[in-house]
Amino acid sequence: MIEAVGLTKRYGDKTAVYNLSFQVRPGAVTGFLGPNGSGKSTTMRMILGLDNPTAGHVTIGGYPYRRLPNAPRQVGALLDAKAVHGGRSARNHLLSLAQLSGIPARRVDEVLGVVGLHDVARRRSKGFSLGMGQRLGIAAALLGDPQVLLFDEPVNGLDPEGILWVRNLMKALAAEGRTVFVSSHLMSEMALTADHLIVIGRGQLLADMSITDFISANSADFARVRTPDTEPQQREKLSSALTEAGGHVLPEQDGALRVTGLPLPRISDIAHDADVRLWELSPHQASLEEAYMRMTQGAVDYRSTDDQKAGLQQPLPPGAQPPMPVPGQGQPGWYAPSPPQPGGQPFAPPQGAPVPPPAGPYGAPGAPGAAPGVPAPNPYAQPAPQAPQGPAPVAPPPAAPPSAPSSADLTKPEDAR
Ligand SMILES: Nc1ncnc2c1ncn2[C@@H]1O[C@H](COP(=O)(O)OP(=O)(O)OP(=O)(O)O)[C@@H](O)[C@H]1O
Repeated sequence: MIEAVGLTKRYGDKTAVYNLSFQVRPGAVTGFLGPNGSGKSTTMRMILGLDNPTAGHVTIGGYPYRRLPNAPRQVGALLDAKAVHGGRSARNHLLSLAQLSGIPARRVDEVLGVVGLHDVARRRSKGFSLGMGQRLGIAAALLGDPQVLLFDEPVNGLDPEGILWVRNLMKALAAEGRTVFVSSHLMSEMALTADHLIVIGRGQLLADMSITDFISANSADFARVRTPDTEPQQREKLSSALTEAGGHVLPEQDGALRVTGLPLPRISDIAHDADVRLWELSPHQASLEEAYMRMTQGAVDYRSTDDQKAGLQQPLPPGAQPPMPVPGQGQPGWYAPSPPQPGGQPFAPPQGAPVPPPAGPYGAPGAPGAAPGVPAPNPYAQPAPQAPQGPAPVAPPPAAPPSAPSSADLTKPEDAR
């Protein structure tokens, strides 16, 4: 078992992890989630004795990593798949790790087989793809057949077959009674792999609970209701009746209605009373991704803005409407560099487009407004708080709300502190 108590790490003014307490238990896959920069890697480094906590402590099986007898045989970790001597072959890399820990050479060949790298075992790792590097990192973690395993983003760069393999590997390791602690940003994958979740935001604990509890605590269930497509008036009638009964009704893209605030049997009764036929009435629960977005929306440090592409679009004459994007062909009149054509100019404007007047590097007049290809707004995203005052959002029990330190308000973006 991994146990962190009051774990805190400061780098100068930056508090990367604050007062983190949690346990990672054997026999389960525990997912470690948090937005970029929330302190996941820092926490893993402290667990592995690669960084010293500023305050608090973390133990594995009751010992700090550095005092753990024969640590490489007890704990395996993949932190950074690129941390490999590129001039060594995969086999020699593993062999050197094995020799340092008194692990027999035949185990190297075993793990090369387990991760599917036996055919390239004698190739230098600097020629490896991202996914091959991940596999080599996983092989290194498995080398000592450890009871405790930590993986930081193990599926990064893996193809679908590799992702499935990692999922099954994690589950199998946990089923053997091992402690498996794995960070990932791939929510759909985490939903399929993890049994338990630890979620952090800006270095603080946001949730420590089973994946099922996490989803039900952080999601709003809703009902999908569909009336016959051929009779739009039925849909309107039902929508009014549901709203009158206190339900909240939103249209879905496919013509169905998303209803919250009314139980399914009540929706059915209302439809019956209104003499509206139903083609669908189904309960829905949010995905892990939706629940995660809801929980962490106040603890995200790095948010994207819409790309206004200032200075890159052809200015429109006064009163003219922007041209409609053509599916598969992009936006007419668009001056972003097109991919180099064989024998052609690398940055030629689209054929037939008028050549814009020369301008300074940033001087071309831009057409603000939404540009083609800009994704639809994230339905779960909230506007970034201007100056957040309250503590980071905290899930219902058992996660205790951590209090922010007075000297460094962790609820504010780093720059604002
Ligand atoms: N050695 C360091 N010196 C200074 N600041 C650091 C150092 N290591 C991490 N940090 C800072 O600590 C914070 C947490 O970083 P960390 O890498 O632990 O986050 P993370 O959750 O793993 O992020 P990601 O999901 O992007 O990998 C970040 O703001 C990072 O810039």
